[in-house]
Amino acid sequence: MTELILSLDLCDRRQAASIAESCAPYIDAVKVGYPLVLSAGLGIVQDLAGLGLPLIADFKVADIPNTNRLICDAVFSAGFDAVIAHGFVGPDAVRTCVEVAHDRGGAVYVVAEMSHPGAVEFFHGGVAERIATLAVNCRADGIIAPATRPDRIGRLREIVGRRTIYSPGVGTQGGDIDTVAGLVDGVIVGRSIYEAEDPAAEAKLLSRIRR
Ligand SMILES: O=C1C[C@H](C(=O)O)N([C@@H]2O[C@H](COP(=O)(O)O)[C@@H](O)[C@H]2O)C(=O)N1
Repeated sequence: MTELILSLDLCDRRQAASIAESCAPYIDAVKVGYPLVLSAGLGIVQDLAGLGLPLIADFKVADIPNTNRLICDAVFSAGFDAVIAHGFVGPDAVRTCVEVAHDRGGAVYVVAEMSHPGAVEFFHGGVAERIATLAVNCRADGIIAPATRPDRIGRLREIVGRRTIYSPGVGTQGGDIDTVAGLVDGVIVGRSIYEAEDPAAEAKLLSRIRR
């Protein structure tokens, strides 16, 4: 089964909570990033807690080990279930995120390759493979890989094996959900759902990947 993860990149607390609630029957998790948290505050986590869905903190954690520790402590204290961190910061910094997460019963997903056009310049030539390898060596729970480049998902799957691959970039960014769904453990969808005329109907339609 491939998970459908709603990326709640809205800046209005009530609207975000309302859309998440309407989509809840059709999704497996909610990803919350800086746009919503900086606009609505961490209280949004309590608003969403009632949905009974895992909450992923997309804070792209990318600092020195001590600061990563402080961030991840705050993430899990706020009630999140998982955190997304960057891998280019090196093994000590990533390992710190993993240690905190696993101590708190949470998960860490490491960004191995990003989905936007400019990512090619940095993540290709072996960089994404090195980051995916680092994620495995640091005992991260999985990686983030681009739905806009299914071939790259295949290459990164060779490295991470059965660990989780969550993939953003379908719909608005050009990735095709049906092409990607069979390659990954979860597809992250934002604008295609929350900007739809009827977000719940769109989430229901896309939930076909969960079968
Ligand atoms: O490479 C990455 C990393 C990052 C992530 O998921 O970590 N995301 C996030 O996934 C969501 C896609 O949104 P939409 O395009 O469906 O509206 C947004 O929250 C992005 O910040 C990517 O889009 N690509």
